Amino acid sequence: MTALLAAIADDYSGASDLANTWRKSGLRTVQTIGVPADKEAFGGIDAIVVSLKIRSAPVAEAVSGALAAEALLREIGVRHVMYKICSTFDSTDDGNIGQVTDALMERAGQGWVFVTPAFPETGRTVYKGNLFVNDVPLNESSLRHHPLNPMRDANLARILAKQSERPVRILDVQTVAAGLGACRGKIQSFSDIRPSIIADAIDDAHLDVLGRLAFETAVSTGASGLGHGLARAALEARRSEDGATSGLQPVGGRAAAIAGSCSARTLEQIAVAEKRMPVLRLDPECIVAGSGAVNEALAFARRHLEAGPVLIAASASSEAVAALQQKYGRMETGHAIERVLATIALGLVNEGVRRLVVAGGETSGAVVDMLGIRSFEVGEELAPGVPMLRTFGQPGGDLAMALKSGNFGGPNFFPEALSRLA
Ligand SMILES: Nc1ncnc2c1ncn2[C@@H]1O[C@H](COP(=O)(O)OP(=O)(O)OP(=O)(O)O)[C@@H](O)[C@H]1O
Ligand SMILES: O=C(O)[C@@H](O)C(=O)CO
Repeated sequence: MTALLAAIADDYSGASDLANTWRKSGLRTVQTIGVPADKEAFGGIDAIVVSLKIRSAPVAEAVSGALAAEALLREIGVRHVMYKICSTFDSTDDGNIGQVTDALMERAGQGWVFVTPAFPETGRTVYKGNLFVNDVPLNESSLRHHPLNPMRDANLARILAKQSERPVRILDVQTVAAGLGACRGKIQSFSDIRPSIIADAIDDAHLDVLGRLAFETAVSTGASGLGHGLARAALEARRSEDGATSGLQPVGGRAAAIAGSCSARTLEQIAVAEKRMPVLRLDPECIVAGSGAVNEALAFARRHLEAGPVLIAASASSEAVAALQQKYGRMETGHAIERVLATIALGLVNEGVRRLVVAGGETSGAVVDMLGIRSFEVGEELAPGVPMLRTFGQPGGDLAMALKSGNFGGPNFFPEALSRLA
């Protein structure tokens, strides 16, 4: 049986988030790291999420990576491919949401494409083309301080227009609420201009409508909310009950967490973890200056791992991040910290860590690449948008992992996730 749905995710924890949504919807789901080498390996799988690390990559690299993944997914026979972006529309004026969406739409020869980051379950709603995060406009949320892509505008049409060659139109929530017929009529009225359509959605019922419409096309761009709608449409199309999934095999071994996200939520989670488990806050200045952070972290881990899980964090407040970036440059700082955290992860695995939680999308990408992981089976949900993952065929033994998007999870996420990863 051919997979029903696939996605190309612009970062690894975002991929995990969508894989979690699809698994919960009843789709047997695999998350691959990079474009899978073996297209025959997906027998019995309903949905494939290809994780790329292209959110902050140069445009040409992002577009060519996405097109290569899309080509492979079509060879496998997948009917609909969603470009999985962040529910907070993480991007800059330079890209890459617009350019990748344009390229996928062009390749599919499609007349219009949905773009919607709405994910109501985690408080992301789109109204009249404006993105809200837990009731405040995007630019008033903590995302305005994001280290790599500070979000200073909530108007998605305006943001997308800076990244895209296509005209941008809005499908407003009143039309979406009126159902499929009303949406089709409105989309038809745009048909002469082949637009990207920012689709409003403030609850899951809206995403069911959008998912059904998107599933009639070959590509869409969205977050887990649209993913949820697509899954319902795909399962309906198959009219099958065979989505039952079983739990992941436990891996055992030591447990640790690594945090590179500086989101308000991750900072809160680190503060809570400090009361419950050993936490090492690395000095970001030392990391960027290249002086001894890896050794310090591994020595800390050796002291504590025997007794239970540890957390190692580079995360800092937006003021501290800004000061460091001013000194060393935004991307240089981010990538230097990612490299060090990934090296620490590898060291932890060499110390016997088999259960590993990583906070932050870029950070997750760096860690997973450093560990040479090629694919994960997706297990139960740890928190909305964060599933358990288990590598398969990992040289040296499989790992149980969670790749947590920066803003996801409750305050007690780290201790809870580490105790639930088996
Ligand atoms: N103290 C720090 N100062 C400056 N940059 C930092 C610091 N700590 C981490 N970083 C960088 O901040 C960036 C955080 O991005 P990352 O994608 O990992 O988290 P996030 O954006 O919160 O998560 P998500 O993408 O899942 O929402 C990384 O490049 C990381 O290396
Ligand atoms: O969609 C989301 O919010 C997450 O999956 C993510 O990509 C955060 O960076």
